[in-house]
Amino acid sequence: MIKISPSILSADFVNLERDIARVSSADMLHVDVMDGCFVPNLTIGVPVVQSIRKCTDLFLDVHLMIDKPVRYVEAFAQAGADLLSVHLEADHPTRIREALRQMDRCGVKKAVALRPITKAEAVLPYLEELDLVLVMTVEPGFGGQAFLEEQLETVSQVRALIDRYHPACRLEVDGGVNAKTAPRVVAAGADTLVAGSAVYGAADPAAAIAALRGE
Ligand SMILES: O=C(CO)[C@@H](O)[C@H](O)COP(=O)(O)O
Ligand SMILES: [Fe+2]
Repeated sequence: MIKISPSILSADFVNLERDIARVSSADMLHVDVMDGCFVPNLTIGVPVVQSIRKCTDLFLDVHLMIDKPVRYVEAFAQAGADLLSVHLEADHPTRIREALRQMDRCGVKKAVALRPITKAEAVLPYLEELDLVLVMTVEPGFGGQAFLEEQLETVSQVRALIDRYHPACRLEVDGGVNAKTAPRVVAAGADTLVAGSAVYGAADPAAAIAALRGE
């Protein structure tokens, strides 16, 4: 079953509660956390996640685009995140492992994320303990960018690794997903789609979510 995770990066932050309510038919809510170092943009921090937690029951899918994410795992977990994604490029492998251990201790679901430059095989040392792998199909940092076609190959490769080593793991694709690209992303093996501009740029976000699910 395809799950849709609307990215609130494309929401109106002045009316965040209203815009979160507009996507209540989604399966989860994607929260893009950026630190101005790992990516050239600053967005949401721990207090905002805390506030979001109070105004929705949606599963909070928190995408950490920050250097050395192990420093903030506990804080985001306590703020109410249900799943945390840490980028494999954001720290040394030993500290990525430590971040995953912290997620275990905090009781949140575990994911690793791949920038477009990172090869699919990079997930292998972690795959068997993951709940989700996130493949970026744009350079992380901003919403509304064009889908990187060449990333379809990485999506297929990660799908093959998941099928072989850990079929229960979900495969999320993030960046430039819309009604045109979604069917190709799903054909390549994704089962979870992040969409910011395609959902919040639509006149009817609920209809956009249904279209992305292929309904
Ligand atoms: O993580 C990111 C960007 O770094 C994404 O989650 C974007 O927010 C997705 O936006 P669209 O490409 O769907 O507009
Ligand atoms: Fe994201």
